[in-house]
Amino acid sequence: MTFERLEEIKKLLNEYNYQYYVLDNPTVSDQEYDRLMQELQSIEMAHPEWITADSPSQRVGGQVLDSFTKVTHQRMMLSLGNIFNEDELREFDDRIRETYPNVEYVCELKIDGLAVSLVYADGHLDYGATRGDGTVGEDITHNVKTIKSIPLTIDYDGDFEVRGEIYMPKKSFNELNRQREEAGEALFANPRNAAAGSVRQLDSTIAAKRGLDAFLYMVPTAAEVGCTTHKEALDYIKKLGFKTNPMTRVCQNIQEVWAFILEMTEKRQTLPYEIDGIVIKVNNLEYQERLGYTAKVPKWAIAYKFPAEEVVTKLKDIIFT
Ligand SMILES: NC(=O)c1c(N)nc(OC2CCCC2)nc1O[C@@H]1CCC[C@@H]1O
Repeated sequence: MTFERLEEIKKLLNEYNYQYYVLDNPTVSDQEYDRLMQELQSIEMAHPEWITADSPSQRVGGQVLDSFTKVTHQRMMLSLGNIFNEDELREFDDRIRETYPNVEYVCELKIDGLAVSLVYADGHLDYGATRGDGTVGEDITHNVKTIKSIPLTIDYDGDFEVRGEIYMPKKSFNELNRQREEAGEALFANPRNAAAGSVRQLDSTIAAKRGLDAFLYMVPTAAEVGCTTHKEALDYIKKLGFKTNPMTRVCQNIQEVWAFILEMTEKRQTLPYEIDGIVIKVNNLEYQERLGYTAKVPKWAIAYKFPAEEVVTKLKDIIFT
């Protein structure tokens, strides 16, 4: 009876997590969620041998490491070349269209967070790692598990890697700095620094309280799982239960890309998270493969960066770590 009840509660809580944190569409009250979590934790307290790595109770942290171990990425985690205006955007398009006259693009918001690689083995989260220098990153699995929109299990046998950006929503950032100001601690300068500082905590209980989130935007083995375009890869991971950004748009030509850039420049301040540009990617995966890379950046993707904002600093905003 109790073991079955434990399995039933885990299924319920993982489903509620998915609805609340991935779909942003909760179907139960916080009270009902908390009641179930309490029941789960009391059963696990009575039967610690029944605790599994994918139990929702693992989301609250509690693991304290004494140092970070290193992880070597199976495929390099690339960065992006930057462009800053419409002319440079046209040059990017001209260069690609020489080879692929019918190229279409996928435009994504450039989330201002830190890149993460999530590796699953037989449907369970095996580890999460920072980008590091692109080849070797830090194992931050204990903190990744506290990000409730990141699934601890997926319906996929074998090895599977997905990459994205961990970020701190503006609401979490403002609340964190309010608490730090009250405690007389140094403030974080921006959500990106706060997110980086949070995932670098050795004590995952701290990360669990930072209100971190993540958008996933890259499947290194997309072609191997039958996708022919980047958009299909994004739809594929969404079906697996990953959180992808809803503003992503397929553009048939560079005029549509520029229209998207202008539209997002307008909407930027209204978003619940910070972005520092727009990432434009060739949609066709075969074209990506053929266009290849330079030293560390793809030739098939570019980041349009917004002009630096008028930085109006109040005294307190410049007191930061
Ligand atoms: N920050 C982002 O929102 C973002 C994105 N939407 N898409 C990519 O695509 C990767 C895939 C190949 C090269 C870059 N990268 C992003 O951020 C990169 C990761 C590392 C440096 C940039 O922040």
